[in-house]
Amino acid sequence: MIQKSEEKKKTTIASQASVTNRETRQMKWSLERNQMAATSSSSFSIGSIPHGSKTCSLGQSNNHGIKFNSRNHLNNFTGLKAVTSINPNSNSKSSIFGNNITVRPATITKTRPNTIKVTASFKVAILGAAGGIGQPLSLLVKMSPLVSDLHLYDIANVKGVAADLSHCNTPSKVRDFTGATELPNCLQDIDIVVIPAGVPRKPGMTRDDLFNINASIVKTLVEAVADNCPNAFIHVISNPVNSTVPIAAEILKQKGVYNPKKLFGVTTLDVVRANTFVSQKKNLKLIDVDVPVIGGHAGITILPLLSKTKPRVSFSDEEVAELTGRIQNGGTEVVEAKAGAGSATLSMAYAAARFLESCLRALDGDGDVYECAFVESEVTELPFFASRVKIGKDGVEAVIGGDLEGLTEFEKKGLEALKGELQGSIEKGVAFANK
Ligand SMILES: NC(=O)c1ccc[n+]([C@@H]2O[C@H](COP(=O)([O-])OP(=O)(O)OC[C@H]3O[C@@H](n4cnc5c(N)ncnc54)[C@H](O)[C@@H]3O)[C@@H](O)[C@H]2O)c1
Ligand SMILES: O=C(O)C[C@H](O)C(=O)O
Repeated sequence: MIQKSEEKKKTTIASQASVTNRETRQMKWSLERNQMAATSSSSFSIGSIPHGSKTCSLGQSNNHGIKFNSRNHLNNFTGLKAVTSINPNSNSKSSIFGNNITVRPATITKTRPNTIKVTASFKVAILGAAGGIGQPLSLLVKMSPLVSDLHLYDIANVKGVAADLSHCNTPSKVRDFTGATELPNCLQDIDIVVIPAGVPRKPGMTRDDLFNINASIVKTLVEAVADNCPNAFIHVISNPVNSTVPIAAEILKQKGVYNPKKLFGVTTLDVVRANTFVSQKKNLKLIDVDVPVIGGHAGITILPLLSKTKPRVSFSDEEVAELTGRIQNGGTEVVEAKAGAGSATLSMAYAAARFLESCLRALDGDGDVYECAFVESEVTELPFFASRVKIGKDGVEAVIGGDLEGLTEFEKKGLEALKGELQGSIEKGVAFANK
C-alpha cells in the first residue's frame, strides 16, 4: 500500500515541469529513502492504540514510519526533502520515513510557487537534554512538525547538543540554556516540559536507590516550572517515577499551581516493552499489539494486563508469568547489559517521544488520544496510579478505570501485591517535598 502510494507520489512529483535536475535527484533520493523505510521492518512509528475507540492514534494503524500525526491536516512537511519537491496543491502526504507526517494547515504558508514553509506552533522544553535520554529525545522532538520551539536545558554540555541539532532542516527553532540562571528563560511560554534530568541506575541498584539525588533535582526543576510556565503539561521521566511524580505534585501545590490533569509520570516504556515482548512471544504483527500496563514504574508495581491485550490472544499460565516478569524487569535487563554505563536511553527516548507526540496531538485538537501514564487517580485507593488515560487539550480528560475490571486471578493478585510498595513510594515522595 505504502509502496504504491509512494510510486504514485513519485509519478506526480516527477511530472512537475518546473523541477530542475538537481531537485529531481534530491527528490529521488528522498523517495527512495522513503520507499526503503516503508518496506523495512526496522522502520518504526511512535504511537498507541486507543482501546475502545474507532481510530488508531499514530503509528499503529500503519507502522512504517514515524508519524507525527495531527488529525486536522493534510499538508506536507519538508523534513528531509528538498523544499522544491513539495507541491503545495497536492493532497498527498509525505514524511521523513515514508508516510504521513501531517501538519496544521494554519501553520503553513506558501513562500513561492511550489514551496511551502512550515511553522509549527508548540513549544517544548527538555530539562536534562544533554543526557543519555535527553539527546536522542531531543532529536526525535526536533523531527516533529508540531513543534515550533525546542528549548534544551542542562547543567552542562547542552550548548553543543543544541548547535548540532539546530542544523537539521526541520521547523523547530532550537535554543540552549545552561544552569539555574538560564532556567527561567528556558521555560517561558512552554507548552510541554519533559524532565529526564537525574542519575540513572547501575547494576545492583533499585530505582528507589536514586531517590536521594533525583528527588532534589526534580523538586528544583518543578519549582522553576511552577514559577515560569505553570500551565504547561509536565512529563516526569526521572526515577523513581513512583516518588518523583508525587514530589512534583506537592511542589506545585505549595506554589498554588497544581493541576493534576497536567502532571504525568512517563510509563510509556513499559507499554512499549510489553508490546514488543508479546508480539515476539506470540508471533504477532507488532503494529497490531497493544498491552495496557498499570500500577507504577518499578519492579512489581509494573503490572501488564496481558488479558487485555489487543488483539485478543490467549496465554498459558507459564507465558503470563514469563512475560510479566520480563516486562517488570525490562529496565534491569538493560541496566545489566550496559554493565555500569547507565540504563535505558534509546528505547526511553523513543517512548518519551511517543508520549510527547500524543500530548502534542491532544493539544492540537485530536479528540482520540489515549496513553498509559502515572497520574493522580481514583481508580484504586492509591492517590497516584498508572493506567490508560484519555488526553485532551487541557490534559487528562478521563482516567480509564474499566481496564481494572474483569482481571484474571493472576492480575488481581499482582494488583493487590503492588499496592503496598506503591503506596510507600508515593508517601516517601510526599514526605520529602513537605519536609
Ligand atoms: N521513566 C522511565 O521509564 C525511565 C526510563 C529510563 C530512564 N529513566 C530515568 O531517567 C533519568 C535520566 O537517565 P539518563 O540515562 O538520561 O541519565 P544521564 O545521566 O545520561 O543524563 C541525565 C542528564 O541530567 C542532567 N542533570 C543532572 N542534574 C540536573 C539538573 N539539576 N538540571 C538539569 N539537568 C540535570 C545531567 O547533566 C545529564 O545530562 C534517570 O533518573 C533514569 O533512571 C526513566
Ligand atoms: O530501569 C531503569 O533504571 C530505567 C528505567 O526506569 C527503565 O525502565 O528502563
